[in-house]
This record gives sequence, C-alpha cells and structure tokens, in this order.
Amino acid sequence: MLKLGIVGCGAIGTEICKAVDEGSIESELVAVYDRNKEHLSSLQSSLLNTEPVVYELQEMVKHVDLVVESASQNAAYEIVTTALESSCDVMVMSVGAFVDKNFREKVTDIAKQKGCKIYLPSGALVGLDGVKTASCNNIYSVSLTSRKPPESLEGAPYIVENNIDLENLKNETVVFEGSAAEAVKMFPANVNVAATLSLSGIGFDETSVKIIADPGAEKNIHNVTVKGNFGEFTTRVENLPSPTNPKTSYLASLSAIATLKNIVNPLQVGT
Ligand SMILES: NC(=O)C1=CN([C@@H]2O[C@H](COP(=O)(O)OP(=O)(O)OC[C@H]3O[C@@H](n4cnc5c(N)ncnc54)[C@H](OP(=O)(O)O)[C@@H]3O)[C@@H](O)[C@H]2O)C=CC1
Ligand SMILES: O=C([O-])CC(=O)C(=O)O
Repeated sequence: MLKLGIVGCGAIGTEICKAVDEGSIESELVAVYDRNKEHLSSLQSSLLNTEPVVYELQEMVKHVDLVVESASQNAAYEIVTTALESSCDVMVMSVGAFVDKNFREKVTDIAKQKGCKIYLPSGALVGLDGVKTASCNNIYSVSLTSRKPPESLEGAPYIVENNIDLENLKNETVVFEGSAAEAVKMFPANVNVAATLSLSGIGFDETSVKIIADPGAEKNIHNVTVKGNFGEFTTRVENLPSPTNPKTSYLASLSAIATLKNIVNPLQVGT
C-alpha cells in the first residue's frame, strides 16, 4: 500500500484525507501536518477509520512513500525539495512554485537522481490532456481567461500593489492581462492553473492570462484556448467553490484524488 503524508490540511488536503479514509484511494494515510492547528484538529475529528500521526515534514518523509503538498506556493519549495531528497515522490497543488526555473530544474534533477516522480494534477482546469497532446507538434498559442468573484482575489500582490478596490466593483472588470509567468507570481493563491497550463504547453512566458473580477460570479470559470498544427480547441469549466475555501474550486480537490487513484492503478487511461 502506498503510504501517504499530507502537508496542508485545508480545503484540498482534507478532501484527500477523507477519500483515503473512505477507502476510495488504495493507500494508507500515515501522516499529516498543518501549521494551522484548527484545520489539523477539524481534519482529525472528521476521519472515521484512520488515525494519521502528526509529523512535521522532516519526520514525515522518513515514514511515507509520497508527500502531498496542499499548503501554499511559499511552502512548496521546501516540501518538494525535502520530499525528493528523502527519496519520496511528491504531488504538488501549489504549482505556481514551478514558475521559478532554477527550482524547476533543481527538483527535476533530484527526482531523476533518486528515481522519484513529481506529480502536478490538472487542478481546477479541464483540457490539459489536449494541451499535452497538441504540444507534441507545434502549438502557436495558449490562452487562459479566469473569471472569479472579486473577494476571492483579495490580498493578491497585484491587487495590493495596484490599489484595486475589489469591494466596490459594480461591473465585471479585467484586473490583469499578461503572461502566465507574471500571473502566478502576482496571484499565488488564484491561478496555479496558469502554471499547470504553461507546463503542459508552451511555457510561462508564452502563455497569456486574463483575470476578470466579476461581482456577479458565483463560480470560478476558466476558459482555455489552444491553437496549433492540430487545429484549435477551447475548454470551459464552471467550478463550484470548495465549501471551506471559496478561492479554491472543488474540482481541484477531486483532481488531487484522481491523480492519487491514477498513481496506484496499473491501468493508465488518457494522455
Ligand atoms: N493546482 C490548482 O489548480 C489549485 C491549486 N490551489 C492551491 O493549492 C494549495 C492548497 O489549497 P487549499 O487547500 O484551498 O488551501 P487552504 O488555505 O484551504 O489550506 C492550506 C493549509 O495549509 C496550511 N499551510 C500553509 N503554509 C504551510 C506551511 N508552510 N506548513 C504547513 N502548513 C501550511 C494553511 O495554514 P494557514 O491557514 O495558517 O495559512 C492551511 O491550513 C494553495 O496553494 C492553493 O493556492 C488551489 C486551487 C486550485
Ligand atoms: O481553484 C481555482 O479555480 C483556481 C485556483 O485557485 C488556482 O489555480 O490557484
């Protein structure tokens, strides 16, 4: 059985733990950690069949096969490096950390040396199978438009630095237009999807991102358009927010669960 350790037990981490606890993923939930003690204890009390040990990262990696990062972009750097150096596989939800080329290359090298894998789930996006397939023969352009309730963008560095008054927005407003490279740095808790899209396709600088704050939006809506030698396609997902974190689409949690199921399944379906 795959032994799992989860760092970050908020919206996504909790759903993963519940899925393991219910027996939906053939694996053993060995250890959990969160700096937020409320999240940790509410997770522990929600589990019916499992009693994972609370281990900080350095101890966790001695006891598990795979570490799940579901914490934050800042936390991802240490979690990924420590897990791989200890010969653990790692699954990362804060994919925006991979915008840093040095980090990307460093952890890919460590993974190769240790014979480990780094898994980046599709998260809140749909259509990455098509992007990966299309990228095998020349993509001309990839664009992402994300429409979100204004409050979900509160606190993002771009909003703070540009003094954008989200509270008093009356109409839908394009708050950001630029490269995925800039978007994931400026909206670290909002567009990790732009990072996953960039890594599936043509890169961070070449992928364009538009973020719309829409006071009428109750869902996180992501449209992706890809053009290349294959032709072109557009995908659109209208995501319901997670019950405990409105910034995070519920589909992101399901995607993490689907990736873990895929890891333990000998039958591999899709791109
Ligand atoms: N790839 C994708 O498509 C998506 C990715 N995400 C990303 O996934 C990550 C998890 O999302 P979500 O579950 O909604 O987030 P939550 O805020 O609900 O949960 C994250 C938890 O991790 C804790 N945490 C943060 N930093 C650390 C650390 N250094 N060590 C230990 N615990 C830490 C937080 O504590 P505290 O409360 O104190 O901050 C919080 O309890 C986020 O980075 C989010 O941006 C989200 C949606 C889609
Ligand atoms: O959940 C979403 O819709 C997108 C998101 O927060 C992210 O990519 O970081």
